[in-house]
Amino acid sequence: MTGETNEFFRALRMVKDEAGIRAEFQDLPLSALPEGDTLVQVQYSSLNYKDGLAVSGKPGVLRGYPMTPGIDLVGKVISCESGQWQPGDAVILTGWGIGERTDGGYAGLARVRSEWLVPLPPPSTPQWAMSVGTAGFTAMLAVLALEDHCVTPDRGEVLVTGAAGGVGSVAVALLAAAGFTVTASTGRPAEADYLRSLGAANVIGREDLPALKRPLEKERWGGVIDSVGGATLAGAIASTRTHGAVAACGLAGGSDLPTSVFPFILRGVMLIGIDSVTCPMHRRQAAWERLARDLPAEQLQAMTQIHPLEDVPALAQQILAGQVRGRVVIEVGG
Ligand SMILES: C=CC(=O)SCCNC(=O)CCNC(=O)[C@H](O)C(C)(C)COP(=O)(O)OP(=O)(O)OC[C@H]1O[C@@H](n2cnc3c(N)ncnc32)[C@H](O)[C@@H]1OP(=O)(O)O
Repeated sequence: MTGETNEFFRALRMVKDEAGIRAEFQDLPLSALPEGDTLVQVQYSSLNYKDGLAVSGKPGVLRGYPMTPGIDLVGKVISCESGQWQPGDAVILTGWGIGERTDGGYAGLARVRSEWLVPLPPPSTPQWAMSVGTAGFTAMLAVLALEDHCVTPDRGEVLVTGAAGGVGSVAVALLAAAGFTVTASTGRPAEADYLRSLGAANVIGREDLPALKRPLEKERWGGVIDSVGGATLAGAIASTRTHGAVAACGLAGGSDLPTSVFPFILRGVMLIGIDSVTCPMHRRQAAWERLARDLPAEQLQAMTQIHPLEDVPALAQQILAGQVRGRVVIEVGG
């Protein structure tokens, strides 16, 4: 790839016209790329719940059309006008609005801003980076947030909701590796053995979570990582132990939060918001380095499946239906 304008690259594009919104595979010229100072040859992307929403044409993720979805990518720098990166550098990009406000990772080429990129931490591989992806990066930020708020293994069980999903699976593996007693809550009882293999000490069904009947439930969790939101998050807050912390990362079950102030003012429970999209650079690099050091490679491999770009439209339906376990790597350029 020389960067000349007569070259074409393959992309999965979301298009909108009078017939509606749909996904199309297209061969695009370099001139179709958005503005940015750095051209990257994309090797892999990944599939997150948010990508499922975007590729299925659901409202709220893509801010314009046509657009290339894919909120994650890893690849090699082809050229960088700012001088921050050299041709051949291996870089990771998650968040910052790619696959939402500007073109994302489901294409052979991406033009992005140099300050969004993180170096691939050695000795990791590009495939490893996308096995982690936004979901795993979000899980790492949630674990760091609990640690920052003094949640330590001696403070008792840590609850992970949506545990068989991407964020949940990585959170279970990271917490177990750090010595926590993890209770994994899932809507898929058939995944109990899988969750135990990642290190969960207990696996409970979604329906077995403490019901939100009163503002304060029996104290149980030293900490919580929640991808579900809604009544699940409210119930988790109400059953968190005094001075415990809850990291809220998602809304797979709802965006409402039917809670009261009692857990906060009577138990000092801390509710921490996790936003991986705009996470500052020093925190990003620290999180990626920690993932490279502490996320057990065997568990990451066990939770990851690899698919070609062509499979993304079908996989998008599956992730929205709660049928995707763990993480999905998407082969873009190999
Ligand atoms: C991937 C993370 C992000 O995108 S972070 C980016 C910034 N944050 C956001 O944009 C928030 C919006 N994103 C989300 O809400 C994400 O969906 C997520 C953070 C909640 C999870 O993303 P992930 O890629 O891990 O999704 P999965 O589909 O792999 O897992 C979801 C998990 O939740 C269960 N679930 C689905 N629907 C419901 C429901 N109605 N009630 C309860 N639980 C639900 C789903 O089945 C998975 O867990 P399981 O163990 O199967 O119960």
